[in-house]
Amino acid sequence: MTQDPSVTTDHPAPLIPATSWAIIDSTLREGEQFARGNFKQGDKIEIARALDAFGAEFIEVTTPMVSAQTHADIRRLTGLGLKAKFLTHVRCHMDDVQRAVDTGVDGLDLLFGTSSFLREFSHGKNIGQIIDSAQQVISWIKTNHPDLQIRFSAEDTFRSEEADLMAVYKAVSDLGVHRVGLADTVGVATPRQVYTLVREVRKVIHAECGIEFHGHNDTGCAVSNAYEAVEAGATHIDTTILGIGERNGITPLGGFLARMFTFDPQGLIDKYNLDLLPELDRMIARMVDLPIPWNNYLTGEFAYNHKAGMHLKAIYLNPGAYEAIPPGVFGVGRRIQAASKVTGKHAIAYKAREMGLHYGEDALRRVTDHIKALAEQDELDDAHLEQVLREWVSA
Ligand SMILES: CC(=O)SCCNC(=O)CCNC(=O)[C@H](O)C(C)(C)COP(=O)(O)OP(=O)(O)OC[C@H]1O[C@@H](n2cnc3c(N)ncnc32)[C@H](O)[C@@H]1OP(=O)(O)O
Ligand SMILES: O=C(O)CCC(=O)C(=O)O
Ligand SMILES: [Mg+2]
Repeated sequence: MTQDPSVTTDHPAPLIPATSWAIIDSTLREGEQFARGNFKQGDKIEIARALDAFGAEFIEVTTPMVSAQTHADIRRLTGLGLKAKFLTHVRCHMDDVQRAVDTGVDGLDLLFGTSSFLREFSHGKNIGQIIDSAQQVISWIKTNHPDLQIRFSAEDTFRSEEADLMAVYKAVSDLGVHRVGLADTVGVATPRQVYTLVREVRKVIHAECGIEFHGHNDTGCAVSNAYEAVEAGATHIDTTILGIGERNGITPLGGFLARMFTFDPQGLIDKYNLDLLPELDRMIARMVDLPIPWNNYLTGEFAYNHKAGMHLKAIYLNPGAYEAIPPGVFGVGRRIQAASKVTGKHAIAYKAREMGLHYGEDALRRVTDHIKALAEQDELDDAHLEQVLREWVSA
């Protein structure tokens, strides 16, 4: 297939323009909380450069409170002169913030748990005390480091009381934060809940205040929840490469981009170097010493494998018949698996034509049935298929 008629950037006005949201990639923060995320300074530099080359707008890094080494690593990263903006993820506490402001980052991502779980078992503060801490910390940053972006997130948002959330978000918005964060910390939110809550939050914060969404994947909704957040007006989405993070992780960069591509292909092509995605996924798979999942969005080994006869007939005419997203845009190829028991005569005829072989209608039916029968008995690979097609002609 030399031409790919499914590749078209000739779309009407996008339903959700790619200019309405930005990525905060947290591979260097949430990703460090993954079971096998233990990045050394060299790894961090490689990840940051790769994300920057890809076009990620923001890179979130771990708090400098972790260790002197982490503090030094952040300083090294912010000194690289990358285009992406660095954010560090810190508790809403003066010690953390004072340590963070000399790391060279562009902004601080503050958080405070607002659910009863976290108020009781994590930090022991009530909502009034959380707002008081936020006031102290945010006012100090704004007075002493007015150039820093400030985000305030209510950790475990979706198990928090709505009235508490609205009080906190309104208070921090009035204090002048640049973004508020909604975090589905245990991956329990449904897409509808995310949509509804983002809309509600929008009503209590200032118009210029952004909304960030961070979604865990415990119940398999991380991508759909991120999408619903954007649809409801969220401006920033947290991702990690391959979705690595605490437990089974968060919204994967590739999965989120796949979702958003369908609404504004050209917008994504303009914003990101999409064909670098396979390199990003391979890099993290190497660093965490795990394979890229076979069914991974876009870059999994079989993400673009086509097998059934009915699919293959249409795929040969127009790959868009069975592909939502043209693989070439993301730097991956498709695989046509014509040698199987679920193949059909169109696939076999196409394969034969590629080899310069032609069959009449009867012969095509018979060779197709022969191939299906062979495949019923054993796996057939392409080499075997080609051998059968040649033998059949000369037989
Ligand atoms: C859902 C998330 O992913 S949230 C982000 C999680 N990220 C991290 O934990 C970053 C890595 N963490 C670390 O290196 C360490 O936990 C540190 C340096 C932050 C703190 O270490 P320690 O002082 O040893 O405390 P430890 O981790 O055991 O306990 C957490 C402390 O943070 C406090 N805390 C929790 N959330 C907050 C908050 N939002 N703001 C302020 N303090 C908080 C807890 O009350 C507890 O302090 P306490 O012992 O005075 O009660
Ligand atoms: O700061 C945030 O918004 C998210 C923190 C986090 O990782 C989580 O709640 O899962
Ligand atoms: Mg998280």
